[in-house]
Amino acid sequence: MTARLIDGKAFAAALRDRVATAAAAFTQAAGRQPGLAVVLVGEDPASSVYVRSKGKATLAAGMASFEHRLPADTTQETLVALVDRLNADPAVDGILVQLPLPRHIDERAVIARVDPDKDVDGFHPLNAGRLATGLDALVPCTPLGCLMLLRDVHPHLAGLEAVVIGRSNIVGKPMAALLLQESCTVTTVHSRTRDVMAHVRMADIVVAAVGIPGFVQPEWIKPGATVIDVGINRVEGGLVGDVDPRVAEVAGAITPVPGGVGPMTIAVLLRNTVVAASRRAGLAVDPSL
Ligand SMILES: Nc1nc2c(c(=O)[nH]1)N[C@@H](CN(C=O)c1ccc(C(=O)N[C@@H](CCC(=O)O)C(=O)O)cc1)CN2
Repeated sequence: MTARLIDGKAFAAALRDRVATAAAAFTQAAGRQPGLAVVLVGEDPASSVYVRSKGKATLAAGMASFEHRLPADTTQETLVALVDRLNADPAVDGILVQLPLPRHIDERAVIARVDPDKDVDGFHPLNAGRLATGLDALVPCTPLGCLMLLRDVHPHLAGLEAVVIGRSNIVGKPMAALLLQESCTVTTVHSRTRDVMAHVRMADIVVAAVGIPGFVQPEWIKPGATVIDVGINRVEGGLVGDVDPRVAEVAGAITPVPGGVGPMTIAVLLRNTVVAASRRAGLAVDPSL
C-alpha cells in the first residue's frame, strides 16, 4: 500500500481563506480589525522566519499585525512589562511570544503572564485546564491543526485507537486531550515507555511529536493507519520529520514534511486570533472556523 498524502499546505490555504472572511465580518461588526501581537526575543534564524511569516499571514488575512523584536539580552522584567502592555492594549486580541526563549528567561512565567483571553497559543495554564476539562479554550495551534487534518481523513474519530508519541506541553499533551475529547482511545508514549512499538502497532492514528528524525519505523505501523508527523528536524540536506519515509509504504494516510502539519500552525494561529477577538467583543464565533 502507498499512503494517501495529506496536503497540509492546501488545507491551511483553505482555512486562511475562511479566516479572512471571518476577519472581514468582525471588522464590519466591531469597527476595527482583529489584532495579533507577536514577540520575538533574540535572533534565532528559524524563529525569525516564523515570526516574519506570521506577520505576513496576519496582514494577508485582513488583520492588524504588531511585531515586537527584542534583543537576545532582554531581561525577564522588560519582556513581562511588554506582555503587560499588550494585555492592556484594546487593539490587541492575540498575544504570542515566540518559543524558544533565551535560556535566562523563565518561559513558564512569561506564558502565565499573558491574558488567557488573548493567549492565541493556548499555552496558558488556564487554557490547558479548560481544554483538559472540556471547556471552551484557546487551543495550541499545532495540535488543533493536526486534529483538523485528522477529521478530514476520519469524519468519525470516536472509538479509534490513537497513540501520541511525545508529551510536551505544546503538542503531545494538548493533542492527547483533543483526541480524548473526540472519544478516541488515547495512549501517550514517551521516553520512559517500555515498549513503544507494542503501543504504536495497535493504533489507527499515530501522532509523532518527539523531535527525533525518522524515529517511527514502518514495522511499528498497523497497515492502513493514519500517521501525522509533527517533527520539523533540520538535518544536512534539508527538513525531515519524526517518521521514517518508508512508513508511507504501510500507512493509509500520512502527512509529509515539509507541507503537512507545519503550514497548519500559522493558519490555526490566525483562526485563534479571530476566535479570541470575537469572544472579547461579545460576537458569535464563525462556525466555519
Ligand atoms: N509561541 C510559539 N512558538 C513556537 C510554535 C508555536 O506554535 N508557538 N511552534 C513552533 C514553530 N512554528 C511557529 O511558531 C512553526 C513551525 C513550522 C512551520 C511551518 O510552516 N513549517 C513548514 C516548513 C518551514 C521551513 O522550511 O522551515 C512545513 O513544515 O512545511 C510554521 C510555524 C516552535 N515555536
